[in-house]
Amino acid sequence: LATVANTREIVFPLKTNQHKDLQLRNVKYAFQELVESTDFFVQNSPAQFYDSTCLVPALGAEAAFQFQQSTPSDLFPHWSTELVLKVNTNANSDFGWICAKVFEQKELFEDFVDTTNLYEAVVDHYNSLGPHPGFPASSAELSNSPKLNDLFREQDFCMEQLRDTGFVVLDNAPKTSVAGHRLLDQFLHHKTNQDTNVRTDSVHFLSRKEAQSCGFEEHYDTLMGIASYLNGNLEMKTSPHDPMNPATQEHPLTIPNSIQLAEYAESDFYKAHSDNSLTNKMVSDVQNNDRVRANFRHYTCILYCNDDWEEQDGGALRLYPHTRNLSNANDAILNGYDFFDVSPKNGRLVIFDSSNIHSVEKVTHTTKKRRALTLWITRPNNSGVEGEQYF
Ligand SMILES: O=C(O)CCC(=O)C(=O)O
Ligand SMILES: [Fe+2]
Repeated sequence: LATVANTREIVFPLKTNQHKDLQLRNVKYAFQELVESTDFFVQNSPAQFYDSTCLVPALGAEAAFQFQQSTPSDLFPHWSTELVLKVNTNANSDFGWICAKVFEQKELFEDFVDTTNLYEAVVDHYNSLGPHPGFPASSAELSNSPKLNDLFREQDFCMEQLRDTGFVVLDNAPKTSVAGHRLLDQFLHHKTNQDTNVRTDSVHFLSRKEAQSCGFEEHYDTLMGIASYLNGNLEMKTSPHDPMNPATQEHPLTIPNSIQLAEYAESDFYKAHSDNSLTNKMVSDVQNNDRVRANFRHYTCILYCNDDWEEQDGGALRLYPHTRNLSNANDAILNGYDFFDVSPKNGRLVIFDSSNIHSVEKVTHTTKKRRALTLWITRPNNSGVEGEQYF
């Protein structure tokens, strides 16, 4: 990796005093798996023994894992004791996004390196994003779109639903056009890299520029504006839906810089899962044996884009309310938890607590494509709920 002015790095101290060759091999395998787990990273040369390099096409960046000589210590008197992630980018925020992506796969590395520095970089990154500023009423971006106030026009009902049950379904979000979908086709070439027993859809992370080029800016902005709307409207201190702490000034909701576009064709599905599951790690210093959650996701917002979608076409979102504390998503099915199905109709927007279990039922129609835009609203500080921590 050529070192330029914009190289940023994260140092991972090694955890064990293993033989250097073994450490290198571990890192090489972990790096390989990291790159293969997502289209975000693309390997640009065969991994070298001492240096694993990849490209980040979405950000025009380059990232490398290298071993680096550090100050000799008693434990490691002779050779390097640090693994370093080096990133060449033009923007600080891009560095943060790359760290966040590596962090999603931290279990590949954490047996042999300490990931604390990475964690801190990811927290700083999310905390620096801030919520979407919202749209001024006269904004050109909104000239053609329902304002968020219109979307949430039954405001009391919506906010109550979200607090009490952890989800709300709105049917007056912007609809998409056939011409727009034809333009979106160009982005849908890649199946997800996840196990095909888990999900089989095609996805692309859409930037605002790409959305705009297909006439989807109104849909994009509507999703992006929800965080600011919720920040302004969920400020009550207590809620009957206890674990879903409302947004507060100390713990505002923030948003990522892209939206997931997903397509499910005939027979595609996504089996029951949570977007922010419980990990096996116990929360420290609490009495109630609570566990740590996997990531920062707080609300999942999905805008469905499908004209003439009928219930018999399959592809329903199956949502299990009150399942945020289940460790195993299959338990929602095996133990007969209540669920309801949401048909993915054009202009329908669903917001739900990201911790709740849900699935996409198999698409049964032979030619229709089920498309959706998904935004995960995040809360980078700990959630503010006692006994629940992120990471
Ligand atoms: O498209 C949907 O209805 C849900 C998709 C989903 O669960 C996900 O992408 O995590
Ligand atoms: Fe999901």
